[in-house]
Amino acid sequence: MPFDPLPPDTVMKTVNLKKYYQVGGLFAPKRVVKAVDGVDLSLKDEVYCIVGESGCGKSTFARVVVGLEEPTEGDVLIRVRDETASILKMMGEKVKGNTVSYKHLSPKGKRVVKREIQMVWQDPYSSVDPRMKVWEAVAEPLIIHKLVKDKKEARERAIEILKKVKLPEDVADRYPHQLSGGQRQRVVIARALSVNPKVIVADEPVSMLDVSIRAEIINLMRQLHESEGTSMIVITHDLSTTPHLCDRIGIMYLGRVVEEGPTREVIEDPLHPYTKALLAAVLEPDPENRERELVVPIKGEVSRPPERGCRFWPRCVALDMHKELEGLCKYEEPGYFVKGERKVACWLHKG
Ligand SMILES: Nc1ncnc2c1ncn2[C@@H]1O[C@H](COP(=O)(O)OP(=O)(O)OP(=O)(O)O)[C@@H](O)[C@H]1O
Repeated sequence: MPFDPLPPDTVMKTVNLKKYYQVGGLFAPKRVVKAVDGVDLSLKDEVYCIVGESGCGKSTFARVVVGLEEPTEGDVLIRVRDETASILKMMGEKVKGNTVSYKHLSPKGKRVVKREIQMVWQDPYSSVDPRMKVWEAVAEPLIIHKLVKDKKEARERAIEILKKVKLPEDVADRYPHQLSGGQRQRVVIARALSVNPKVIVADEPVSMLDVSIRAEIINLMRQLHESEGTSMIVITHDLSTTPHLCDRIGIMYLGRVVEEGPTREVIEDPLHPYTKALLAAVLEPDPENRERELVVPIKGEVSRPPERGCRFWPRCVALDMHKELEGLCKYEEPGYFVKGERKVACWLHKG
């Protein structure tokens, strides 16, 4: 299938992205886990958060988007910088107005595109080689992508980038074990930033850090988005981190984005019963609003999606109050109902 260039305001797009795993075997029945099940996400010049419970497919989505795993179906389109586009064209790769498609790239082409989409992992302790000095860890991607001519330039560039993530110069010659968790995560972010990528995908970037330093890292990521013009996809299970960080959020449930919209609108006026349940689970700091916590419960735990219908119906309390929708919810998967910048996959909003 051919691909169209991305619209001017779009940096990256996933098209009906799916990742299925075959599990079971010798002692357990074989079955298919639909970890990512048809995600269409358009990333603009923004920070976009993907929020969902453990097991909903967030990390799998991240791995496929950065090219670490092949999708089962669908595609990832990304707008690359002029420089990368020229290199790819010289290599004979298909580039349309700076847009490339994973499906149409050779393995060599994919390696070049990796420069444009970098990953920040959850665990700052295992993300940096303990034998490398900090500056070497930050400079390594520059060397891999041949963006510096010698060691001296690599070190100078690494020190510049360490400044951007607000680490003092003397950190450059230390080893990762000599740094705190927060400092290490800054090093991981610096490493991702070093090659000036179009997109950074961060998988739970603060969940392993002390609560006291999470806000610092979140603020840093927000500042870097603004100063460096790098779009970000941030994956989190914690809705409370999103208002300070993200322009838009997508709520993921069992492999699918069930609601999407500007952060404030989704948080102040959630449409999907699952979003309401996630919000209810966040401790409300204002005592005046505390009762909101109890308003929307949820049934059971994340499990497999039902054979048919909306994937959320077995846990949906809204369905108990809208029995008239049972014929739809239990038998037909809802498409997206779009209202302005918001979209929701729930029959309650069919209009
Ligand atoms: N390599 C794999 N083989 C088989 N199943 C997998 C594999 N990777 C992920 N899964 C399954 O896919 C589903 C989604 O997993 P994933 O790790 O993407 O979820 P998640 O939302 O990131 O959860 P967490 O926050 O706990 O990491 C889970 O049911 C998981 O068991």
